[in-house]
Amino acid sequence: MSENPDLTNERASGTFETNAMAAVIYGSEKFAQRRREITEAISKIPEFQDSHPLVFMSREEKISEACRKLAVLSNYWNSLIDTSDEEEALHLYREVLGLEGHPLALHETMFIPSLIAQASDEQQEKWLGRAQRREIIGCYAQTEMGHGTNLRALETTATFDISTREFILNSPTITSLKWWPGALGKSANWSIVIANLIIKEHNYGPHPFMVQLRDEKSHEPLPGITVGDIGPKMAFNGADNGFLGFKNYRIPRENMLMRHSKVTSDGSYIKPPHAKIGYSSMVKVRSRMAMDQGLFLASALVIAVRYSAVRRQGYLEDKSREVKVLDYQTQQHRLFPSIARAYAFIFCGFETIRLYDQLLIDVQNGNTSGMADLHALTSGLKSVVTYQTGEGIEQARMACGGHGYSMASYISEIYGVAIGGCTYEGENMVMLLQLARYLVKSIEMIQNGKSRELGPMVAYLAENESEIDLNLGPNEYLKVFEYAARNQTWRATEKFQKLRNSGMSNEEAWNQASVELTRASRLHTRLYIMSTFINHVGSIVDQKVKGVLIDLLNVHVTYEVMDIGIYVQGLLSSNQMDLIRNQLYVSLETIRPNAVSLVDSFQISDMQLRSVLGRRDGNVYENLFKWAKSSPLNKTDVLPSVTQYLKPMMEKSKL
Ligand SMILES: CCCCCCCCCCCCCCCCCCCCCCC/C=C/C(=O)SCCNC(=O)CCNC(=O)[C@H](O)C(C)(C)COP(=O)(O)OP(=O)(O)OC[C@H]1O[C@@H](n2cnc3c(N)ncnc32)[C@H](O)[C@@H]1OP(=O)(O)O
Ligand SMILES: Cc1cc2nc3c(=O)[nH]c(=O)nc-3n(C[C@H](O)[C@H](O)[C@H](O)COP(=O)(O)OP(=O)(O)OC[C@H]3O[C@@H](n4cnc5c(N)ncnc54)[C@H](O)[C@@H]3O)c2cc1C
Repeated sequence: MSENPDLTNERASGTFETNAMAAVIYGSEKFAQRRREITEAISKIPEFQDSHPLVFMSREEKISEACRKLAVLSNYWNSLIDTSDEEEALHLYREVLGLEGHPLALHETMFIPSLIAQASDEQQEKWLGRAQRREIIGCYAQTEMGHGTNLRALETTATFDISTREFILNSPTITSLKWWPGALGKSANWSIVIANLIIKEHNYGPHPFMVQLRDEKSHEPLPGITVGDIGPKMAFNGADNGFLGFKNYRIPRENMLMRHSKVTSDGSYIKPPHAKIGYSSMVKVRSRMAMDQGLFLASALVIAVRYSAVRRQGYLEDKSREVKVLDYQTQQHRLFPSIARAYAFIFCGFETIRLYDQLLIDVQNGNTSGMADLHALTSGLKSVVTYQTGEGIEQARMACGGHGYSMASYISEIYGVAIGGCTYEGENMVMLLQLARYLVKSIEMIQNGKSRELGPMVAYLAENESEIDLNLGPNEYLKVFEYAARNQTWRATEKFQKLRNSGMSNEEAWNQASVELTRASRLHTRLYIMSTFINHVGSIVDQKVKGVLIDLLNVHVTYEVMDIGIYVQGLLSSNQMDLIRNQLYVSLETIRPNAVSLVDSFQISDMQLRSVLGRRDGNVYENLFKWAKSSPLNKTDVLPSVTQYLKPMMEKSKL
């Protein structure tokens, strides 16, 4: 079937090459090209297709389908991608397995990275190759039923037995059961387990241990281990998140990951070079999240924008033909600022991934000085990006009207998986408060006359902007954001300090200032996102692409400033706010002809999108009917439930 002419026209009105834009989105022409090649190669392998739509499958079927594809994938892995390239591997996973999770998701995202960051050279020699060849499947078991956020209160113990030189693992209470780790329930046979290290009755706090959970031949749990699946979740049901308990389970001393902290055979403890070095796997995932969430948001927008260009409803001036709903200003206001955010998140994602890779090298060379900065940055970024991604996806769903609510749109599934990110890798409020600690410390440095020692990301806190040029360009908007973030950070810090000085304990003062502190963290992070977007656009060479991205940036800066209006009342007059509002409406109109091309440029395949509404060819209605007919409920005209219950009920009512 040929392409829907409404989409053909949209594509013809685009002012730039989508391949050139993809090269900007994905960091290089080479990688953008590799993505297309991988997608093309996969489309020719029939075993990679879903055996039937995932949304009609039970959990067992989804997990089995994922495992089937992983097995097929293992035959093609080396021929499809450069296996040393994490981005290529991730693209392959996204294409083939989609976003509902699978039994290797944690193996790749946390188990292997933990071995790389935390295992000594000898330990890597022993386990890393096996993990990379997938001879073993691993997961990351940290969270317990009773504690996820407060790692210091974890209850699982690893007690060193000097006589045998082993650690004895125990789960002393119900609440100490590991709870949530992905792939733990049924798939993994090994795990990195975070447990309190106890030597001679002294508790050294949480440390990582390499623990075999299941027999490598029979896959049966080993004696001393209780393990299983925690049941269905809001989404992510292709993954078997699990529970795990230990009863006097012994592992050799050599199974504590010892790149940084060590326990010698006589039971001596050697401290790591930085107290939080064991948290690096979390920082690794957080540093990926802006990218991954940006792609979730992008997926929902591809669906909503394409559908809005083929969906006709109501009239504007021309009463002879209904308009595309994408022509309504409200629809544009709903969708275009999110397109800008998706671009901005992906640009930030590349930046934080690069920073993590650099930090890993630095730490391996004994330099831990960058840890606090990256922890603060990624804590704030994961919180803001996951929240705004959730908001954007939900708006995209509503922008698709009734069909958006159908699983045929697939947007609810994207939403369910994406908003999990508000919780995993540190609950958002908690992580905003981690960033707030860093911001408060920065203010205290300024108060103590040490402004010059501030890092580049917080130097603006020491500046003093009180007027803004009316002729607003992106850099002036940045100044507006700096003003808002600076003001809020000072106000929140002063509130905290005042409470503390009034005699309140540090903790209580912090708690009573915490809403204001989280607001400061959000503004600081949104400033970082905007500044990264501006810098990125500034570096683009292709003038057509750059032109469109400047238009998109204008949507971004005007929308974001309007969104924080309450924080800039002292800086901007109501006339200036009106001016910005009008600039936003003009920017929406300017970007309109490029809307479809901007989402096409994400180059997310139909196979990955799994959306009837978001099909690249725009042939929505005939496929929606086909999709509905494939519902298992339509296999028969008369359901057994009708025969068994409704018919007798109706018959009885007739009497
Ligand atoms: C061949 C190549 C293959 C590779 C390819 C890869 C393929 C991948 C395939 C995947 C497919 C992708 C498809 C996508 C589809 C699916 C997407 C979904 C994926 C789902 C995965 C979910 C995984 C989830 C995992 C988890 O959730 S794991 C558990 C996470 N848990 C947490 O995050 C807990 C949060 N809590 C904490 O981090 C801490 O407790 C705390 C930081 C809140 C507090 O810690 P603590 O009490 O110890 O400290 P204090 O608050 O007192 O602070 C003291 C000071 O320490 C500083 N600090 C804290 N942390 C750090 C740190 N990390 N670094 C540096 N400094 C740190 C504080 O700042 C304090 O400093 P100060 O005293 O100066 O103020
Ligand atoms: C899809 C998914 C996958 C996951 N995968 C894994 C995995 O592979 N491995 C693993 O180990 N874990 C995993 N987890 C667990 C996850 O990391 C934790 O659920 C998460 O860190 C939040 O911790 P919690 O559940 O203890 O929340 P809680 O801390 O109980 O949060 C409840 C509420 O308390 C608030 N709160 C808590 N502490 C504070 C504080 N100090 N100040 C202010 N407010 C506070 C929070 O903001 C929140 O509103 C996963 C979770 C999900 C949803």
